[in-house]
Amino acid sequence: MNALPETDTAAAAELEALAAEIARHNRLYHTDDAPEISDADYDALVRRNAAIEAAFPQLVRTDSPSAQVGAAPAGHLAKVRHARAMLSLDNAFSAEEVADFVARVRRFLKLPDEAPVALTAEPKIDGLSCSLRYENGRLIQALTRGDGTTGEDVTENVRTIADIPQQLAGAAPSVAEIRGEVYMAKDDFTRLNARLLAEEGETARQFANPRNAAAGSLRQKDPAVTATRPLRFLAHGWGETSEAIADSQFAAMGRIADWGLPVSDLLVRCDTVDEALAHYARIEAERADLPFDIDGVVYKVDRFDWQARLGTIGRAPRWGLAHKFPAERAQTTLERIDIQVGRTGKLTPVARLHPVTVGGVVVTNATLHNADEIERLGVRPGDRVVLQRAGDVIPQIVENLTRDEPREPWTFPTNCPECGSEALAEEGEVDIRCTGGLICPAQRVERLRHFVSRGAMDIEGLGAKQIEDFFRDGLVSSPADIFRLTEERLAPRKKDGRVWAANLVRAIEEKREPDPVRFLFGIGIRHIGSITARDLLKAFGTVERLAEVAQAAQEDPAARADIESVEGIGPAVAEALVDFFAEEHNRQAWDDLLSEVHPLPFAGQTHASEVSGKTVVFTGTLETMSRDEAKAQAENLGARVSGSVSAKTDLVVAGPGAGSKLKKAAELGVSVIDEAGWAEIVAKTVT
Ligand SMILES: NC(=O)c1ccc[n+]([C@@H]2O[C@H](COP(=O)([O-])OP(=O)(O)OC[C@H]3O[C@@H](n4cnc5c(N)ncnc54)[C@H](O)[C@@H]3O)[C@@H](O)[C@H]2O)c1
Ligand SMILES: [Zn+2]
Repeated sequence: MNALPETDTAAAAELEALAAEIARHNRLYHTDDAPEISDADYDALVRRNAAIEAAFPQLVRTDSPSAQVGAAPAGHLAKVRHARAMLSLDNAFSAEEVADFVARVRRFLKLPDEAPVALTAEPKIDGLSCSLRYENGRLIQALTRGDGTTGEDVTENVRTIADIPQQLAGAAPSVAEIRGEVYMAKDDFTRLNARLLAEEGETARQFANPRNAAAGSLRQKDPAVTATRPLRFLAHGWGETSEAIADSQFAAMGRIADWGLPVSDLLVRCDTVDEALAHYARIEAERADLPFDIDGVVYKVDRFDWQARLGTIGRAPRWGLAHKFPAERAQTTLERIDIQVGRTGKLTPVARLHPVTVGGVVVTNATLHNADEIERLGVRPGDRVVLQRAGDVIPQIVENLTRDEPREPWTFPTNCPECGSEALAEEGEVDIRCTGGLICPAQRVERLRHFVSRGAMDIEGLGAKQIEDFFRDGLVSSPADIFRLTEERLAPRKKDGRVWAANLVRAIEEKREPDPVRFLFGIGIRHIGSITARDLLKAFGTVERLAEVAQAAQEDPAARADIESVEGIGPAVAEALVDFFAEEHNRQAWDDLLSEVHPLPFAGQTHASEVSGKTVVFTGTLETMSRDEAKAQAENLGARVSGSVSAKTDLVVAGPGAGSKLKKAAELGVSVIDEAGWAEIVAKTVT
């Protein structure tokens, strides 16, 4: 937390701002059922307010948020005063705070330090509280909490909830107000959102979480709408009663259950704080598997005479406490590990989780990063895991609670789930990649973009955006398809598209006999940039010959040695090349492409240019191309690209925002050009 304000003026100003801000969030959450911030962020504001009030007690405002419950009712429902106030609960976030609570109770009641204080403990259901008034056993009124003093009349709406009896069973006091939580089960929440979407289409209202769905469904003007919403109820207390219903909290809840109202089966009576904390741990472990959302455990002093003496302070009873779960953490079951294939072929494992609400958001997936991470956590489907969500970051698994259970370890797949090609990790790398390059659907768009990029085939009028559109519309799914595009198929894509189609087809035709270096570079084999592509072609002469040797190298060590002995080629390049051609799908795509295009034989230094053999540095923002493309262009022109400016640098290409490198170039007298100047050099070069 930030340091507390130092002066009265600063403290008063911050308290004023916090009062307004918290009031706004109360309204959004309680009245509009549309919160804008997470519960954890809200709780942080409340705690900040309380800390300043504790340090500056003379500045506590009459409208202090610490004295308020919920938000005043507003809108269409009738407002009714409660016979007895409906309060909130104080929060605790740690075991120490729970122990402090019991110590406070003892001090207040003047009990000896070690005197036993029995507590009830039960889940804190994340719904909205509702007070049900029964007179002579019949349900006559139901009110929401509102601001604690005045609630909204939801009697007719509540009559549609099957859990709530119209008539109490057995002998009940003539007046009995039963209080509890109206909530929506997690499954029902998912189905409700799906149903709203199906019924109302894209603009359908979607609830953020079960709590919002329950509140929005109960507080309807028309009870017929509420009737279509799957609401449930769990009792956790009472309000006005014409006679005492029991002498302890636990016994009273037993009577309420006997009258036919649902009471949590996780309600227990604990004799010590340790017992209560053990029950908290048990509920936390079961949290994800409970049919409804909970955000903590509620403890109440069991003895009713003590509750009466303890009374209330501010907005909450002294005899009750909400022990909240850490907002950003939850336990759940890992159901499955799926593999996602990225655009560069990287296989990323994703944990599919039993849904759990963390900080108001339902979480079903978490990233597992890579095989090393899976091994570190030792996770397998069926394990219980601790999940952490920080801010808006994708949730992560931080701990495996059942890693010691004997179960088979999960093994990383050896094939790409998208295309079936072999998936491999390279020497010394953790990432596992699909080798299906050209045919892997997950990688296709990226590959196509690379194939037509300026450093590769460079087809006029066929840029990244265009090729993406063609891919999306099913016109082009492999490089070979580009050469099968016809004017007839293209023209209807644009208004008056004939000229455009004719020009594009002509530009494509011009590349039917491409430069072999650009062609090979365009295939996008890992580690084969344009310099490497040139080195390979210089050695093997044609792309066909290169493919032959690479295929032979799978079994023939001599062929492999031929590749590795090419100047400038290391084992990583050789490996990538051999792997590429070892993949049946890649060979098919390659053959298909070569039935359409006929790369020229290598003809020496095809790219003689004014920068051949020179060292170029790119700096600042490039506006018409990516760094990778600029680099590929430079390499195509026979230049070396370096990351830093030194005495060896021949040329600096600087875009906007260039800083220290530009300065260095000036100091060293290195010539500097802009992006347009670079484009001219590229354009001048015959390909
Ligand atoms: N995100 C936001 O903008 C926003 C705004 C306002 C409030 N909130 C959330 O609401 C909380 C404050 O609301 P609050 O005043 O209702 O307090 P609370 O929800 O922390 O606790 C009190 C309520 O818990 C409920 N409850 C559930 N199970 C219970 C049980 N077994 N026994 C007794 N009560 C039980 C009752 O309805 C009771 O009124 C905040 O801590 C925050 O989580 C969020
Ligand atoms: Zn694949």
